Amino acid sequence: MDNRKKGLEDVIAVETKIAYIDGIKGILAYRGINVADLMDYSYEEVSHLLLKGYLPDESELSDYITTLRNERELDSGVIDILRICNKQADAMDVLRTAVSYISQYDADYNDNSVDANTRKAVKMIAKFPTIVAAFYRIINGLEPVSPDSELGHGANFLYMLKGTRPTELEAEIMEKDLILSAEHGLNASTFASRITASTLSDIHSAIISGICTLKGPLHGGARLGAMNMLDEIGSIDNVENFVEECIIAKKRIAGFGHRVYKTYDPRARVYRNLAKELSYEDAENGWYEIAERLEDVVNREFVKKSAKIIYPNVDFYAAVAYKYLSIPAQLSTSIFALGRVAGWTSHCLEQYEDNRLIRPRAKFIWRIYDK
Ligand SMILES: CC(=O)SCCNC(=O)CCNC(=O)[C@H](O)C(C)(C)COP(=O)(O)OP(=O)(O)OC[C@H]1O[C@@H](n2cnc3c(N)ncnc32)[C@H](O)[C@@H]1OP(=O)(O)O
Ligand SMILES: O=C([O-])CC(=O)C(=O)O
Repeated sequence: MDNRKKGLEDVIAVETKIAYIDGIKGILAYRGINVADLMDYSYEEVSHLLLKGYLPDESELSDYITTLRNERELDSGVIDILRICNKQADAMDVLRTAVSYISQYDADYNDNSVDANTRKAVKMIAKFPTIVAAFYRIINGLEPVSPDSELGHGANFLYMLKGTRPTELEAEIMEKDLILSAEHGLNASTFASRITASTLSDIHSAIISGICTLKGPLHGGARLGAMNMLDEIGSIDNVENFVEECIIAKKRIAGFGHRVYKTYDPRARVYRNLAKELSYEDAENGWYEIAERLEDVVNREFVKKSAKIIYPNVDFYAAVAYKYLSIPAQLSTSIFALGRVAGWTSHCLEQYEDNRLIRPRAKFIWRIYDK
């Protein structure tokens, strides 16, 4: 019997307690809490929720924050590695390299116990922003900025990137961006991480699998694609032509469409409001207006073409928000990874907890050698 589903669409491969997604109703919940209701929490609280299964109380949060903030700093070996990376490289490739280096010097190297894996997870959550920010400073001929332990996760990232403290609105948007990016069930990169973990390989290797998979343009790489697309469109007057050309050339529109959501991605709704808020502060740059028009035209044209709406996904309005925050496109997908590392590591811990090797079958369709 051929029960193959191309792209494993709708196949249930694992059980999880981490995220609930209803693609028809447009619901996403982390550990039972609707993602929209998590917007007033910090990324530190949300990463604790994902990793440990519950929101921390005051004293647990204080301990967790202390651990995370103490782990932000990079040792000089990592900075040396960042200095020899290709300055033109996408930050995802640099992140992958840095994690590989860090893994070899981890105090728990070769220890695959739950405690050691939890410690490694927290260290990766803490260090990812420092890696991306330091790489950005280095390629711009600047010295890396040390983390500021007084600042929250998102604000500290912007501070290390730009060397000045962000405004309250910028800090709030970055924090929410990291929360919205943190987790999404068995998406391709999380699946890749879980497959690696299921071989009982180490958690750093599993996270590198996740980074490599998130980078693709059909997944988190669409954030880069959407930023480049906004630049290419450039003005509201070019939107109609752009969409028409995409349809003629059968080119995918970055940041639109989703395997699971048959309605508006609930995260895109939040991002859209955030981007709108940013646009009030910066009336000169019309990114929000371009984005809104693009959404309308894509809706109209795809309904005409295939009687189906193609909705924006998490990457589209994230890219618009990044334009307002002057985030360089080269960093855009890696910033997604700064958020998603909490989801990846939580899934790895869940996989190790009740592991069975993930090993599906392929149907052989060529010919059998029979001597
Ligand atoms: C964080 C994330 O990973 S969110 C997703 C990020 N990726 C993107 O934004 C890239 C653009 N989007 C896409 O390529 C797709 O929507 C995917 C890969 C995300 C999901 O795709 P799937 O569920 O596999 O749908 P599939 O690729 O089968 O497409 C179904 C139909 O919709 C069309 N379609 C889907 N998305 C788009 C899009 N963004 N632009 C144009 N057409 C699209 C396809 O061309 C196809 O049309 P056809 O049936 O006439 O050939
Ligand atoms: O779930 C997916 O396929 C992609 C996605 O939205 C994510 O990883 O955030």
